[in-house]
Amino acid sequence: RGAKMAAEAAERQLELLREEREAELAERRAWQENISLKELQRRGVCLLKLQAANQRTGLYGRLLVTFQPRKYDSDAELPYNSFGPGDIVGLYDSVGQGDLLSTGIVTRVTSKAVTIAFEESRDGMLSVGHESSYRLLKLANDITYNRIKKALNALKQYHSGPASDLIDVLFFSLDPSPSSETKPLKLYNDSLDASQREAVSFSLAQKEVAIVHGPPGTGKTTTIVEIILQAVQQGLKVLCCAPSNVAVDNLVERLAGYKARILRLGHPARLLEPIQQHSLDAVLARSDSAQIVADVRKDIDQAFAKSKKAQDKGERGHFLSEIKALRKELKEREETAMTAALTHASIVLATNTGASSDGPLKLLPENYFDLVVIDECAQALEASCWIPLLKAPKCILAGDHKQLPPTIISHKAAAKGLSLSLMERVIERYGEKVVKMLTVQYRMHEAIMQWASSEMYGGRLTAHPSVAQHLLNRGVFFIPVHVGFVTVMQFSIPSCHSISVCPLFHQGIVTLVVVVLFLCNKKPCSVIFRLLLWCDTSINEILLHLVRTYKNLTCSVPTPSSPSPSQVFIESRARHQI
Ligand SMILES: Nc1ncnc2c1ncn2[C@@H]1O[C@H](COP(=O)(O)OP(=O)(O)OP(=O)(O)O)[C@@H](O)[C@H]1O
Repeated sequence: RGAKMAAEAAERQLELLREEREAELAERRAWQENISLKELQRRGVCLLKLQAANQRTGLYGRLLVTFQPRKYDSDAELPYNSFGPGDIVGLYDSVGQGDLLSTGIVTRVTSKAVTIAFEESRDGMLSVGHESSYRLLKLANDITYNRIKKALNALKQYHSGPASDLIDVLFFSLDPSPSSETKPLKLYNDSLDASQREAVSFSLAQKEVAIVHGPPGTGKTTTIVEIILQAVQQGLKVLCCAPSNVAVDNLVERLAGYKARILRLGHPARLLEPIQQHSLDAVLARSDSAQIVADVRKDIDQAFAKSKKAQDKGERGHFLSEIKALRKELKEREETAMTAALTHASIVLATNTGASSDGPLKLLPENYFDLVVIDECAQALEASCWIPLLKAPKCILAGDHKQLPPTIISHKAAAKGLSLSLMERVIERYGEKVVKMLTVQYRMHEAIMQWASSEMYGGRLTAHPSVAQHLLNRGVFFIPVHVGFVTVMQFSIPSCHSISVCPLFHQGIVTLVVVVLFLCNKKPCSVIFRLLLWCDTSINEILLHLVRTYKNLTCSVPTPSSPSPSQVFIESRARHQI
């Protein structure tokens, strides 16, 4: 029965995902059909007039090409753009018909250059000339979509394997097993509070699923790190995921502090500097086979250069088959080194989609992992969680389902259930049987917390004495606003005054702005608004309202010199820009 329910749910998710995908593609088409290339470049999704500055062979034998602005001055900078590692781009000829030459993945972006990794093109080799002019255009990312689709299809057909019982529990055909008895733990972090300790031992004792519900600033990440370290101590192999790279890196950074044996999968260029040493690429570069692999890559590059100079088809064919053989050798050597790196680690970390079996994890046996941990689970599409979930008999989910659900373009798909997170769905059904909530928050003044606590967390939050009366002098507030709910989160970042607001719920925001100003212990004097998206009239209404209400307040848009220390800087962003 469990398998049948899982198959039906997977089918429904696939359908909703198709709707979402169509909405995304329609949005992209509308851009491309109605907007000139120059305008696309102005919006940051297209880079015109580029030249190939250099090319070499990277991991998996991919061709890495670095593009720069086509100017004679080598110091030329790229125009403003939103290209980032992992983005899918199309490479086009700038002249003639502007044909699509190939698609690739951005691996690195600097102010002066962008590097793209190309898979082998259909005719075997993409040829990028140094003299030609190219343009790059961001395309809808079908890698993510295809990986999720693949996982849902695997869920649909899942009959036996490590995750069988977990699937039954998560689709409600089997009740969660009773918790096992646990011995008192010796904590790695002995400053954990009572609710955090309870969450740790509960999560370790659960058999199939445990959920750590962490309202803002309650030490969710701190708790998850302790759980992971304890699991490793018990000899478990842990796969740890989150929907975003930032959330994964956050865990890597904290775990690295405990000298845990970690391995971070994903594009190294996307990772923060201190995290890079834990990336698969960096570990491979330090491995014994690194020199041989580098030599094979060099051989490929040389054969490639010779093939371009080849006089006739026969000679060219000879080099191409040499490249093919070298690539095969490279692949085998890389896979051996990757398997060694993966099995050496106790904790493998990746984004949900980065844990796909079409990546390095395909090298591990099906029942390799004992535990999957998904952080920020309430912000992930349930479908994306199934990529890691199929790989272990137990999962621990962490997040806060009272905050924003995952971003979805298709309103119809969202209304039909695509925006319901796995975490929320499972809590709705099993409640206390599977979840522990963290109840002490370490981040905000209790006056701010009180509102959120009574509106959303059943009045259960308390402020730790270290922050209960703490006034903000310098810091950043992120105030995500979502259909009537306003949650307040504060990140202390020295040297920057800023409040970040999504202008959806004006009244709530105005109130919050004033609360924040009050807490800043300053006389409100000057507020600067900067809009990154939805530059609609709502923000003007907020400005007007503020100016009318608070006579000693001036509101303005940013100037190059702002913000000055006496000003509060309010920036409006969509969640994906935060
Ligand atoms: N038991 C504790 N004792 C003292 N400080 C703590 C404790 N638990 C967490 N903190 C502090 O509280 C802050 C928030 O912790 P953490 O980042 O783990 O919370 P979070 O719930 O994951 O945050 P977010 O709201 O960003 O998801 C950190 O500065 C952390 O050091």
